[in-house]
Amino acid sequence: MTIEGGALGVMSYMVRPLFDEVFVAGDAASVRWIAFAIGGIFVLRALSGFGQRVLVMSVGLKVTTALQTRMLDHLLGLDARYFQDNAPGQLIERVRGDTQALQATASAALMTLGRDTVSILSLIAVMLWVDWVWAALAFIGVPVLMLPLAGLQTWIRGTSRRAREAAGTISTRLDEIFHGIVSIKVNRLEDHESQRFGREVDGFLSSQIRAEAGKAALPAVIDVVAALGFLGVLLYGGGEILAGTKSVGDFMSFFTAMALLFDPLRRLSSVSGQVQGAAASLERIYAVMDAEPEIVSPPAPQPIAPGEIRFENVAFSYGDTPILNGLSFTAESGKLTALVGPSGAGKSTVFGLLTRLIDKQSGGVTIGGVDVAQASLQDLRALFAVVGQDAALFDETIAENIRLGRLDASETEIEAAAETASVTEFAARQPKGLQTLVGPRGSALSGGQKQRVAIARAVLRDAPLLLLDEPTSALDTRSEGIVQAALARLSEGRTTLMIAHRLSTVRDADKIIVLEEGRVVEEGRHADLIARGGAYARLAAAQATEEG
Ligand SMILES: Nc1ncnc2c1ncn2[C@@H]1O[C@H](COP(=O)(O)OP(=O)(O)OP(=O)(O)O)[C@@H](O)[C@H]1O
Repeated sequence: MTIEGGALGVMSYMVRPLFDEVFVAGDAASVRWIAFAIGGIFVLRALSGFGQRVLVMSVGLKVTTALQTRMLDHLLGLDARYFQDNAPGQLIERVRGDTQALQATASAALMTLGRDTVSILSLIAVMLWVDWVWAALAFIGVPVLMLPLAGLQTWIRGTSRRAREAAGTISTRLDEIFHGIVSIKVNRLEDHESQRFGREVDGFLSSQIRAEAGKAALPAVIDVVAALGFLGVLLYGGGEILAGTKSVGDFMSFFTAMALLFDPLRRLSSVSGQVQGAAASLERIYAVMDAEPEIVSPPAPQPIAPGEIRFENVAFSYGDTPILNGLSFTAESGKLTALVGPSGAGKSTVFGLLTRLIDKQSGGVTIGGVDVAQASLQDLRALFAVVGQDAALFDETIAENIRLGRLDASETEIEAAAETASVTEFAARQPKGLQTLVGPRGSALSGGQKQRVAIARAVLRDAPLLLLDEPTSALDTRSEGIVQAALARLSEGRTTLMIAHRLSTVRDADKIIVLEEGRVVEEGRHADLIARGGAYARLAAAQATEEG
């Protein structure tokens, strides 16, 4: 950096002997050493510049990727709620876009700051050494343009912040479009989505162009400073040379230093613009890193063991909207308990409270007599295997997806789980068997196949408490039969809580709990509830009409 920056100072310094001793005095012998010296300085500058760039870029890249990993680690520890409040695209843009913006600026700043500061100092030294009055004249425009420079910095930070937010909106939209591609096609929404995307891109464009214009204005301001400086020096210094008080060499040396000076100054000003843009990104990164989870393990966790699940007078609301209103029920150990009720009654909320994805406002949620809030999150969640409506498959092989149930499982255990969950039945028809790729989000598998992989995962997990959230709701009769049989094998002997829409799936449950508006309105076995002729019987009758 010092070599690179200092080279310009040395170069402009050498202009003076070149003119005064060589060209004006006619000393031909000096031409060669000056020519080689100048050439040598540039080669040295090239080598040191290359080394510096590689070093700065690789350090920048390492820091950025380390920051991305830290951000993800931090995000993984945040509450599930955080991911509902912050769209995936916004978060992706913060983890990737903002860290990259930061890196680009940090690298540019590191390279420019060191090198150009040394250049500027050495060049100013030459200018002062030649004539301090000329030097003062060269900077005549600086005070006038301080205010516009400061204003521009604020403008760049504001527009950059808006551009980053708009970039997040674009990423979110893309994420939604690609995940929702089937319904977009079926509903012929291609044009609608394309136009909506176009409008969002326009929003991004206008903010980004403003930010870039602000950044471009900074070096332009420096050019105005340069213009005023050159004007002053030429008018004043030119007169002195004509009068013979200064030599042509003095003037050329000063003029070279001044001409060279404004280039690094322009670069520094443009880096300061980029720094403002990066400051907007830094604020967004800090916003993620400053977010703290509310749902955490207690300071002195109690051991928790599988047992009876009990809700006692539990109240829960999302903001001001009450969801559960004094919910009380018991799911006995080793038995199958079904939760039924109309959509929005709060059935999934029960699962969220049990696994502490959300926390109750009042009442008690206990497992084997221990409040879930008293156990460590690790211990608590280790008790459960969950099979939900969404099988949550990853773009890996079937076997790898099953392995997510227990990462240290052997191939034999994976194969056994696949057998129990009837995965082998369809995997065997594929040339690669369990090594078949499932596609993004399991898109290469049917609904029933995805569910069976999710069940195999739960089998492998072998957790004592089983939470099933309508795993058969989207399946046809044949698939439903296979999945039901797999579920029956899975839930045997385990405390199972199952949410069901289709009452046909819960006929054999040991207990059925009917929820309405966040309260238990009825509970019992299927036959008893039908005989009672209450809420359950009405639900069953309504379904019979729908299906019939
Ligand atoms: N993240 C959330 N923010 C705000 N409200 C929510 C959120 N999640 C769920 N709700 C609301 O909570 C209520 C209960 O939802 P829940 O998912 O527990 O119902 P459910 O009985 O499982 O319904 P379904 O049978 O349709 O799945 C619903 O009215 C829903 O709108």
